Amino acid sequence: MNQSKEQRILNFVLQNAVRGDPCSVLDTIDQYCSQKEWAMNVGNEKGLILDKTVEEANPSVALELGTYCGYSAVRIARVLKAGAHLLTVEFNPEFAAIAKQMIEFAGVQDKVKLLEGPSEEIIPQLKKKYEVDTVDFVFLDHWKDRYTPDTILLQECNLLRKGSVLLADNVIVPGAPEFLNYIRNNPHFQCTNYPSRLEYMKVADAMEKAVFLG
Ligand SMILES: Nc1ncnc2c1ncn2[C@@H]1O[C@H](/C=C/CNC(=O)c2cc([N+](=O)[O-])cc(O)c2O)[C@@H](O)[C@H]1O
Ligand SMILES: [Mg+2]
Repeated sequence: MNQSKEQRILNFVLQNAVRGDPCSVLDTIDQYCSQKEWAMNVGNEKGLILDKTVEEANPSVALELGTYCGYSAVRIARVLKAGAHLLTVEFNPEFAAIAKQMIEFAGVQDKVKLLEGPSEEIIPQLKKKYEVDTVDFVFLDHWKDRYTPDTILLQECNLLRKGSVLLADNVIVPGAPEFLNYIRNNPHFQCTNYPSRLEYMKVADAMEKAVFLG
């Protein structure tokens, strides 16, 4: 059976990036996806917004919804302080397997826990099964129609605390209009929009930051 695009991306990293060097892994994925095959990694331009938002939030516990190939998991893990960790959720077993290898090759496996399964099932398990109290930072980058239900679920499960930071990718392309409407009209969140461009394209996109006010 011929390889998947995600397998080709991983192979290109294994053959061209420097093992244990997260920046080299990110640059190699960006090189492949801008020159050979487009893929839905957050990319280097929106990646800088992600970096700054994570650094500002300075989380002890970070959560990512939608691991895909692990690009943003590596990106987030490489800027986490000592002792901090990222929980990343992915329900496609093939993508989870790719991401696991990507995270290990980058050398950030000690900071990342990959949880395989649907976010709607995993989020309610975070407190009891994964010993999470609250999450300090959440990166939403999974199916766009899941952003709102999962944000509501995080609140229902008491996983947000005053100051928890949500960052949502793709609020222009593919778009998350119903999430923007929900979060911008919700008095419990303080929102900021960060215009950027779609990964590897000259198309406008944006990220939305929402700080939980308690
Ligand atoms: N409920 C759930 N629980 C766990 N994992 C889940 C999940 N829903 C989706 N996923 C996973 O999250 C990723 C989906 C991303 C959708 N992004 C996108 O569709 C996307 C599209 C474009 N685009 O078309 O230009 C650009 C982008 O940056 C994008 O993120 C996939 O790896 C998928 O398996
Ligand atoms: Mg995205």
